[in-house]
Amino acid sequence: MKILTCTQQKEADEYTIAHNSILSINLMEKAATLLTDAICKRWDKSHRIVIFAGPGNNGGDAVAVARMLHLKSYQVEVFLFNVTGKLSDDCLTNIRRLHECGFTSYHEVTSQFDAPKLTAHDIVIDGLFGSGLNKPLSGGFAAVVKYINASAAKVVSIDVPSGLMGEDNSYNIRQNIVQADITLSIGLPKLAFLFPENEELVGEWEVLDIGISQEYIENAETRYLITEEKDIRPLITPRHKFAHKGNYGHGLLITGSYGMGGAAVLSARACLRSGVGLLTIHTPVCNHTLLQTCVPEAMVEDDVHERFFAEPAELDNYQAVGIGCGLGQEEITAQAVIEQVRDCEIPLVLDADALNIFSTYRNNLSYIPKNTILTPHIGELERIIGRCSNSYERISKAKDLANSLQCYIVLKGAWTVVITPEGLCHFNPTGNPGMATGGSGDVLTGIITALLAQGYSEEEACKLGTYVHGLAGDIARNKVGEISLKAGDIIEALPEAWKSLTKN
Ligand SMILES: NC(=O)C1=CN([C@@H]2O[C@H](COP(=O)(O)OP(=O)(O)OC[C@H]3O[C@@H](n4cnc5c(N)ncnc54)[C@H](OP(=O)(O)O)[C@@H]3O)[C@@H](O)[C@H]2O)[C@@H](O)CC1
Ligand SMILES: Nc1ncnc2c1ncn2[C@@H]1O[C@H](COP(=O)(O)OP(=O)(O)O)[C@@H](O)[C@H]1O
Ligand SMILES: [K+]
Repeated sequence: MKILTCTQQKEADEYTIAHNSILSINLMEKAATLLTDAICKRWDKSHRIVIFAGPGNNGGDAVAVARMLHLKSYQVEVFLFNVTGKLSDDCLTNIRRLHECGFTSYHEVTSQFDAPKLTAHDIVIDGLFGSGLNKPLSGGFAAVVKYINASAAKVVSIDVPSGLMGEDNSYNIRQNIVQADITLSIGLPKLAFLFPENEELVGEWEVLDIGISQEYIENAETRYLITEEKDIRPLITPRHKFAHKGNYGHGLLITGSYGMGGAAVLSARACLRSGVGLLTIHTPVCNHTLLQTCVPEAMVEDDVHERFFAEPAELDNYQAVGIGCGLGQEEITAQAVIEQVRDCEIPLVLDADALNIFSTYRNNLSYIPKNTILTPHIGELERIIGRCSNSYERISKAKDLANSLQCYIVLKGAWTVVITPEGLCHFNPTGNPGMATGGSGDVLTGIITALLAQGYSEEEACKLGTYVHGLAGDIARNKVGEISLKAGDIIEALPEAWKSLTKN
């Protein structure tokens, strides 16, 4: 699913009106009908609905919703802010329609706003500003936002929380943005919804499909996409009847150190559950027995060192290598990692300590071969690119890094984003907060390494790997709940995740 900018969303509305023989006012009526349904589904008529409408089409939506709720016998009150004396045509039409159905609780605010007292039982509909916001809110509008945020009422924002820009909020004023409990987004989701710092502004969100022109969406250029199951399923190659293990690659995981043998176990088990033909684990001597016992399907190659990775492995016999889980950052390990990476000519995944080592030895970043997959969480990424003050800045800098190294970056978290060397950002929708627990990332490295070994391209391995990892996490959550979920549960759920993605 594409994510469009607010400017494109406006163009999409105009294109739909021009090419799909629908009048602008009727598109708004469609939006208002869906908004009303979503509100009625959640709240019954015992709640007073207080609607704040702005001067543009976001306000037009809100006034249309007021009429529909009124006709359903909800108790509705409308405050329309008309401080410049300039209302959009569709907003004016909806004000007229509201009056025509005998509605009387309508207040037009031109200068002085006598704010109603809001209670916890009231529902506020925020239709002040949507995708037409062109600068941060200030003055009277900022005061209205602060008053809404200070109230105990539940807040439903139409399209976007008023004051929030759809993409970049680096220069926005946070206190002057509505804090919604629910955002009902019209058409497509906005990029800003996927950023952790906006969670308390956007609340729970839902997209309402008003029938925006598919033709426009298909042709619209965007760097931001949300991966869907329908994008993932066709990527999976079915196994042939006469297949043998040699067809599915030999993967190598360079993982584990003294005290972190568990990372090796987790990544190896996940790798084996994701279809790799053969797996070898290169690990310090101290982990030999652990791995032979816990992961009997894998071969174990001992490093020369008792406790740490110290000498690069020979890569001739492998189709992919994953380096970094639980390696530690001893000096001897750092040198071995850098040498291993520099000389690597097969598909490569770098995770955890391998990334930390490159952030310490930054001059060696250029040794990372083209097309390598880097799988940092925010902390690991910022050790490389520097501290960022918001997600938009972080993603922009990560795109620059992916471009300069010609690598793939899998920036992990809720809405893990796969960034390609060309700067496309694929957001992954699966996964849940139960996965915020030690070892979850090791599982992902194992999965991606398995996919690379099987011959999936880097982009496919990143998208498919993050999707199935999150899906397994969601299946595990259904079984054990978010609080009890541990990394091993994600591995145990991998068979069901893979099965669900391959069944007809
Ligand atoms: N038929 C359709 O097209 C459909 C549209 N839809 C709905 O329309 C919404 C977009 O409507 P929109 O384009 O009219 O923009 P909107 O967000 O209402 O704001 C524009 C107004 O705000 C003003 N303004 C801006 N920034 C400001 C600021 N900081 N402080 C103060 N004022 C500020 C700006 O004034 P200006 O700066 O232009 O003088 C202008 O008056 C979209 O989110 C969706 O809800 C859906 O119903 C689907 C069908
Ligand atoms: N709130 C969340 N929602 C979805 N996925 C999450 C969430 N928190 C963590 N995850 C996933 O769990 C994994 C955690 O990885 P990481 O932080 O590297 O853990 P570790 O280093 O302990 O293995 C990532 O794949 C991340 O996307
Ligand atoms: K709004």
